[in-house]
Amino acid sequence: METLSTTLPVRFVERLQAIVPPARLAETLASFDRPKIPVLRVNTLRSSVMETFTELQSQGFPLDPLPKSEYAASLPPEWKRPLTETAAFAEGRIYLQNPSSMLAVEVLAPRPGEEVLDLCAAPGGKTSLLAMKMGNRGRIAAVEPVKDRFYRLKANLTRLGVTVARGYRMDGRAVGHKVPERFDRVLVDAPCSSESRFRSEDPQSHAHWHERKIAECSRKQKRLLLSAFQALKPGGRLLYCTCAFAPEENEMVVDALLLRHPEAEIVPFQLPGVAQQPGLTRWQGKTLAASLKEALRILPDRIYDGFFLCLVTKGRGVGAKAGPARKDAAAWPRS
Ligand SMILES: C[S@@+](CC[C@H](N)C(=O)[O-])C[C@H]1O[C@@H](n2cnc3c(N)ncnc32)[C@H](O)[C@@H]1O
Repeated sequence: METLSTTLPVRFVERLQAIVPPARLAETLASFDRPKIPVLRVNTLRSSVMETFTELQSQGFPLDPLPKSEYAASLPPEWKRPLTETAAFAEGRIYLQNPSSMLAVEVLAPRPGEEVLDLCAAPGGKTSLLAMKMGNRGRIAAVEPVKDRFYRLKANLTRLGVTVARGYRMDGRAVGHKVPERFDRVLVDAPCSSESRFRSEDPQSHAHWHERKIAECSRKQKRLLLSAFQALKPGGRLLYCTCAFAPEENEMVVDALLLRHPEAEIVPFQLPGVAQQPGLTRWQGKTLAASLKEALRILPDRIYDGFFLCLVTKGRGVGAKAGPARKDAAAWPRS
């Protein structure tokens, strides 16, 4: 095992060594030791990218447009002056967001006029980017069960000028059977062990990490993904993502869906310009679906959080076992 300066749990590091390709291990481990470079995106529901970049630059923020992004920019690594104190932030013209999160929405690629389900929505970073990509046209059902997070989600959506989303305070696991086959696009940004957010200098960030916790997350994630898949229209697109490295929270969750629903198919996609590895097809002696190599793991660096992304579709006419919609489905948005 490599010598580490970090305070990360030894077992966590051992697992990483089994997950990340050897050539990327040092960079991955270093990513826990260094603060992330701050990244903002312009919210085009409130202003143009050029206008807001120019305004912030005139206020002394040395923005560096993010390669391959039409709306994001980074600041120098050690930049201290907070963007949260600017008028652009208060007026919802910018949102601070890690670019891996932005890529999740880009991969799901919602279109104006579609019906979209965001199953784990708070604080709303991805909901608001979904709305931005949709030009505030269509419908987004944004689900979040945790009370204070639900109100934070609502406040963020208001600040960011999102008019296309409606919040539902409920458990995502109960959504699928209420509104089977309703949505064109579904995002499951699942609650997870948040392993890519661990920081070596902040022992609190990983104080509760344990393999038991991973198993707990995995059980919940499998039920959330089943619910999400049930809510997906045949031919629709579902993106499952987490900021965990644990295969139990990623490939194994999708594998459980594929086993249960033969009509679920992984859709290949490409993300040029980010360090990445294909999804794993084997973990701790267990062989997983070969198609999981079409999932993608973003490997962390100074800018990007580690992320797992898997795009799924529901085969048409295969007869998903969705069942009839319940009576209380009427409360859900209709197109
Ligand atoms: C990774 S965070 C989502 C971040 C959000 N998508 C964003 O981009 O701003 C996961 C969220 O899932 C919520 N959550 C936890 N249990 C849930 C459940 N049973 N159903 C739906 N959401 C749940 C958590 O409270 C948390 O807000």
